[in-house]
Amino acid sequence: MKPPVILYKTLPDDLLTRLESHFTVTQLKDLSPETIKQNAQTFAEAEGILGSSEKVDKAFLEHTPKLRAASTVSVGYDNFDVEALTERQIVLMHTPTVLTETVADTMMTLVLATARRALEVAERVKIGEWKGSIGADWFGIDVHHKTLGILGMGRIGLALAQRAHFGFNMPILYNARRHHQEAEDRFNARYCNLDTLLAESDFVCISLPLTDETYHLIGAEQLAKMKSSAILINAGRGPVVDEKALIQALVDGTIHAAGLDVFEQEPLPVDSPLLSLPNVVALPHIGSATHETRYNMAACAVDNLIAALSGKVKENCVNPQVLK
Ligand SMILES: NC(=O)c1ccc[n+]([C@@H]2O[C@H](COP(=O)([O-])OP(=O)(O)OC[C@H]3O[C@@H](n4cnc5c(N)ncnc54)[C@H](O)[C@@H]3O)[C@@H](O)[C@H]2O)c1
Ligand SMILES: O=C(O)[C@H](O)CO
Repeated sequence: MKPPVILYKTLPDDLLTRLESHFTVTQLKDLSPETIKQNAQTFAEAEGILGSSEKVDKAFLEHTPKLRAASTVSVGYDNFDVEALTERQIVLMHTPTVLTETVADTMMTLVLATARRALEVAERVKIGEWKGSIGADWFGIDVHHKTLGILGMGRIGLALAQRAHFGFNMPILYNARRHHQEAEDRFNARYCNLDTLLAESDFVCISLPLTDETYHLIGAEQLAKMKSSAILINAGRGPVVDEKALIQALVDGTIHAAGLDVFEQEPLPVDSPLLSLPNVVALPHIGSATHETRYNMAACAVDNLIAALSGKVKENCVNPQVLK
């Protein structure tokens, strides 16, 4: 008999077929308490789950006594209680690498869009305000040769450094828990402490995961250390930045602008003050959202679940200690 698994995300047909060739698949819309209540037996029998953007915590695990593997269609896994999964010997799989370049492209999009005010002035054109030669009140600021600071020099941080160094001749600063030799050798990146990075960067770019350590890493105190001409880019996770403090800093002119792909609450509430600030570019968490990359992430997640439930994991495991 094929192991029963729960799929809580829509997959392209060919990938669903691949999943079904290995498992008995039950497709559900989410992992909410209501869905669990309506499908208690399915959760009680499930040996695997595959999907994204749902909380998998201790309370959830109580409903899945036979669970052996969880496969998330994302690289970030902050919505999983990794400790609880590990305690239960449940393998957690994620999708790094396949999305790295696309997310770095998104970050560069935010750098360019905020600095050149692309969305704001395009909107002015659309509403008929372009009636003659534009004046300084439509100007942006340069990106090339400016200093780009990276918080989170991992896979995505490195791909961003590559773009900034080769594409835009930008000096790169980074703060990390240790020196990153490849970033220093290939992109001339300079390691510095957080305060120096904040003080010297024209763009402070966040590609950090959300952890206890990174929660609200950037608050009022840190924003005050940035140049008033600097721009904050966040494509890591919303709660890495204290959003209230950021709004205040943008209103007060403590910093120049912000380009955000992630927020403390997603979807961003329509009444968020961020949406009425002209110096904010807010994207709906589209870091990896291209047809190609989302397909590759889904394919990776399917392969990950197959590997995890057949004891053949070679890569992409968040808690490899359970494999021993
Ligand atoms: N916006 C999006 O759609 C999107 C897409 C993909 C990933 N992400 C986010 O980006 C994150 C990074 O992805 P990645 O593939 O580059 O992961 P990664 O693990 O390769 O890189 C993360 C880096 O952050 C560093 N780090 C962690 N905690 C730190 C701390 N306290 N201080 C300094 N450095 C610290 C790690 O050492 C690592 O180098 C993901 O965890 C996810 O939250 C967002
Ligand atoms: O972590 C990731 O892969 C992205 O944020 C998509 O959720």
